[in-house]
Amino acid sequence: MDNAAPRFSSVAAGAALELRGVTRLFGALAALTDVTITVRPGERRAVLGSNGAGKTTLFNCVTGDFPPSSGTIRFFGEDITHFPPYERIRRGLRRTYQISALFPGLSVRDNVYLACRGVSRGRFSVLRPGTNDALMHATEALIQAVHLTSVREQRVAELAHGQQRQLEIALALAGAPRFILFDEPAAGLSPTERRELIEILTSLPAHIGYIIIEHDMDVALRVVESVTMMHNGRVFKEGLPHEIEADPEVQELYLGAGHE
Ligand SMILES: Nc1ncnc2c1ncn2[C@@H]1O[C@H](COP(=O)(O)OP(=O)(O)OP(=O)(O)O)[C@@H](O)[C@H]1O
Repeated sequence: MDNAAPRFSSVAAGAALELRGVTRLFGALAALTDVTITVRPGERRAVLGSNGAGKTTLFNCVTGDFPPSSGTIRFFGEDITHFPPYERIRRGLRRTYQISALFPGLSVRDNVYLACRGVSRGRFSVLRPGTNDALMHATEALIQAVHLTSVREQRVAELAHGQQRQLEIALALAGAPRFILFDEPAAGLSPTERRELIEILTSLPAHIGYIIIEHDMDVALRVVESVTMMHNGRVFKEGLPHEIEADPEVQELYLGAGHE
């Protein structure tokens, strides 16, 4: 990234995602306070911070699971602050969860097929072979994108943990997303599975931006171009991966605190 460019500017023009002054209260507790973050189209951003920093609440505000108490959220210029979650999904916003949302008794292919079908909003039908072919084609492409072709007929319950996480990424990719929120995709992965995850994330189409919450700095800093560090519900620092990694305050607050 060009250091001279306005990297983390407050200029909203053309932003994929813009949070402005977002606060989220739970009773007397402020889980987020006055959070302003701007992410450009295609930008990949890590959100780091210790437990309770407000990372998951940030995702919940963006997806509409827990709307902000105040502040605004814009998605590709449109004010979505008060939209229900499905309206955000319709506009190309996706999310993965820490807790699996897969169908364990179905095959990899059927899970992806159902996700593609679900987001196609009735445009595809099993009674119309032409359109169903397109759906099958999309299914195979997504399975390939997450490196699961060799296990596509296997039931999800038989997959390794890392393969299940890869499948979750395939589901998030269904229906031409423009922006994805990844919630700790490396959690519980082996070193080999982590390398595979890095490969998958860095190979995603360039127009798809994302925010990744990830405690594993080795993964997070390799798959993003910018980092937002949070602390106590506020944006504490923003920077390039190498700047954040070398920042003494970040090390004191996060890395030096014995974080995984
Ligand atoms: N539904 C809720 N009801 C009440 N308090 C909540 C709720 N969700 C989050 N909080 C509180 O808001 C604060 C921020 O929590 P959040 O889960 O967003 O942090 P986090 O950075 O994602 O932490 P972790 O890394 O542990 O997942 C915490 O003090 C948490 O207890």
